[in-house]
Amino acid sequence: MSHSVPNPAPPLGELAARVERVTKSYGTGDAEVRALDDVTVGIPKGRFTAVMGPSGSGKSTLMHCMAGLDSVTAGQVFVGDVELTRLDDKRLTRLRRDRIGFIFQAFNLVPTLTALENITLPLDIAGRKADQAWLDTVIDTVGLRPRLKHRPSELSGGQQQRVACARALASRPGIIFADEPTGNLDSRSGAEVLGFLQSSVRDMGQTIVMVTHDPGAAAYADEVVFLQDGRIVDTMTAPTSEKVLERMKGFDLPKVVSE
Ligand SMILES: Nc1ncnc2c1ncn2[C@@H]1O[C@H](COP(=O)(O)OP(=O)(O)OP(=O)(O)O)[C@@H](O)[C@H]1O
Repeated sequence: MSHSVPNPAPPLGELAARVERVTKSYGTGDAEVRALDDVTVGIPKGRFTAVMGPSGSGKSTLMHCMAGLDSVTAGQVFVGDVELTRLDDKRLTRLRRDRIGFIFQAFNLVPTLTALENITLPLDIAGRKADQAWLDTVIDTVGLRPRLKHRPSELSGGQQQRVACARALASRPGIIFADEPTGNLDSRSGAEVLGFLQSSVRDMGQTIVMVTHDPGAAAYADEVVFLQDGRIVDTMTAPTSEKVLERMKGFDLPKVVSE
C-alpha cells in the first residue's frame, strides 16, 4: 500500500481522548491476566493515530476501554473533558451514541436496510436529524452516491466498509475508533478505505484511532503508538511502512540479558 500525504498533519494540540494510569485485569489470583498495565496516553484532536503491537499486547483492550465499551480495573478514561470512568451505564451509552463513532473489522451493517438507511441509523436512533450538507459531503467523499439504495448483500466488501465509515462520520463524532477496519478487505479496497479515513482527518478535521496489525495501514496514520505486554513501549510520528515494520521486528527479538 502506498502512503499518500495530501496535506501535512496539523500541529499537536488538544486531546480528543486520554487514559490516565489505566490497568485492566481479567481473572484473579494465579489466573490474572493484566491486559493493560498502568497505561497513560493521549489521543490528539484532528489527527490519525494507529495502535500497533504483537498479538495479545492489549490493543483491543485499550480501544475498548477508551471507547467505554469495557470497564477499567484502575485509572481514568476521558473523552474530551468527560470522565467515562465516572459515568453510570445510561450516561455512558448516551456519550457513546453522541460523541463516538465505531468502525469494526466485520462491517456490522443491518442487512435489511439500504446503504443510506445504515448510514443514518445511529442518528435516527438518537432522534437527531442529519445535517444534509454534511451527509452529502460524507457520501460523496466515500463515493457511495450511486449505491445508496443498495442493501449490504448487493455491495462489495470495500463498499460495505465505506458505508460503515460514512455511518461513523455522519454524526460528526468527537472521535472515531476503528478496530482492524481493513482486516476483511483485499489490498485495493483496504487502500481506498484507509485513504478515505486519512482524508476525513486531513480535510474534515476528524479524529481517528485505529488498531491494526498491518504496517502498510499504520503508514496512513500521523502517529503510531506501540503496545507490548499491556504497556506503551514506543511512539512514532510520520510513520512509513518500512519504519513501522522495522520497529515491529524488534518485538520478536529475544530480550538481551546483560551479564
Ligand atoms: N475477556 C477476556 N478474558 C480474559 N482474558 C482476556 C480477555 N480479553 C482479552 N484478554 C487477554 O488480554 C490480553 C490482551 O488482549 P487484547 O485482545 O487486548 O490484545 P490485542 O493486542 O488486541 O491482540 P490481537 O492482536 O491478537 O487481537 C491477552 O493476553 C488476552 O488473552
